[in-house]
Amino acid sequence: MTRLIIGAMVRAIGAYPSGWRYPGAHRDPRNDAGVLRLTARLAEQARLDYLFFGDWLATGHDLEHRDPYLVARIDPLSTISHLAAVTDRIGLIATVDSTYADPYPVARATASIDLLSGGRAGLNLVTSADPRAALNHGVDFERVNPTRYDRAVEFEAVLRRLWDSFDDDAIVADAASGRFLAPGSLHETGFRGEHVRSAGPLNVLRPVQGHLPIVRSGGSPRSQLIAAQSADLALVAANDLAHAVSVREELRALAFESGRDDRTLKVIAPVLPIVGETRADAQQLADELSELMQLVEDWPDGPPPGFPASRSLASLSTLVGVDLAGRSPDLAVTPSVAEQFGAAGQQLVEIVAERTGRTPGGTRPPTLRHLVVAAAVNAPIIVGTAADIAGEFETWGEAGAVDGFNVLSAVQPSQFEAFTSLVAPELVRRGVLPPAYEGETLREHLGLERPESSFARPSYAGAHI
Ligand SMILES: Cc1cc2nc3c(=O)[nH]c(=O)nc-3n(C[C@H](O)[C@H](O)[C@H](O)COP(=O)(O)O)c2cc1C
Repeated sequence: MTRLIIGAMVRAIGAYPSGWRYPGAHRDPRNDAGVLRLTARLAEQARLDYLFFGDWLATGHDLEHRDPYLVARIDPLSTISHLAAVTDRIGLIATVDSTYADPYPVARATASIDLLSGGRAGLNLVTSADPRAALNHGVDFERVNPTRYDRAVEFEAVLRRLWDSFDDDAIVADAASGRFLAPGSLHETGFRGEHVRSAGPLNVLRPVQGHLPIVRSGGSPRSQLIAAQSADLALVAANDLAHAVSVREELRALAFESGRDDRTLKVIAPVLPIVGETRADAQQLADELSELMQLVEDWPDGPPPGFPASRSLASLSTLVGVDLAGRSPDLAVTPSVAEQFGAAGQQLVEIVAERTGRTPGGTRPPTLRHLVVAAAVNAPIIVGTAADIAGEFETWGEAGAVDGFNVLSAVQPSQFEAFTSLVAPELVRRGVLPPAYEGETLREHLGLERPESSFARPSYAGAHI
């Protein structure tokens, strides 16, 4: 029995590119608020540790087919402050891009949401590299992009310093003496970095959690080092179990080398379960979602601008080593067709069989479309029953591949309902999730200690007197 951290990575219109087209799916972002509230209620009833909201500081027609959930969405800090008011126990993590944000208002908003939610807020700090985000913020991409990691490090340091502005016991509010604030309990920030500066102090009390848990994501050596040095959660995209084991080992070794207790760095992998009451039901859904994916060939006059080139028979041809130009995407892949494929093609056939139950020699053979989709949808998909999915989670936990998962939902809200009503109880039954919340704060859900204020350290003791 391995206790895992289980959060939900929420994409209001679903995380599978064609999920919004599925019958009954939520597909109109004008109604996102209701879906977000429903998701939060379901997650809390299922005792998930947190809800996680990613972000992207730009939009455009190119996202319509690639990442439709990014086209129009509610800002993450606004989302979590709203959800804080309609939930009681679950953690709420919002993404902020440190390349374009100012640390003072971010420290202020996040400390405020932590206080409003009773210590349930968390912060995912990212450094995106989309030139449109720079244009949206009126800054020169060529100037900010090379230093985005250096700024990210300073940004986190100044946030922590601003959150420590007030001592935990700063407010005495002693009506008898007329003393509101304890003497020496408010500290200048005085942060002068190369990229960010703030005099401080922050005009919001120290967060309930001391410092909000900080999440970092990314795969490059620099972003991994930043995560290892000071993040609480590292969100890593792992290709398979063996890869996840090595990434987690590497991150923990880097954390240890940087002088911290490496057990305080929790490594979390995103996962997209496709859940059914039976395995056949789950495979049927995976199959239907593949069929709802459009390919370049489905647009007789050419695909719309920005349509992903990877969703094409040309791309599949390169991968499988057979020229498929001019074929119909719905051509059945028979054993004689599959035999011509190289190793990558054979692997795709196996992935499709596992996800959809379709086999080249079977009564329902896969089509070229199924293979294109399996190659082009770059998500860690597991298809099956609650027992299949919980079993896979346990296997990863026991192998030391992860400390937990960020669960994506292919179709909203039905697949999130399926996860919370079928998989979460199975995780509880296996002891992977506790049956009820044990702690109050997000830190407690994650098994993390509350940090002392940097001003409470012995080197600062003199400053209080
Ligand atoms: C699982 C995962 C989720 C991510 N979510 C976001 C996000 O919501 N917004 C964003 O700007 N970047 C996101 N990123 C990108 C990273 O935060 C990071 O800024 C970027 O990958 C730079 O890291 P790199 O050095 O690995 O390229 C995500 C990365 C991963 C692996």
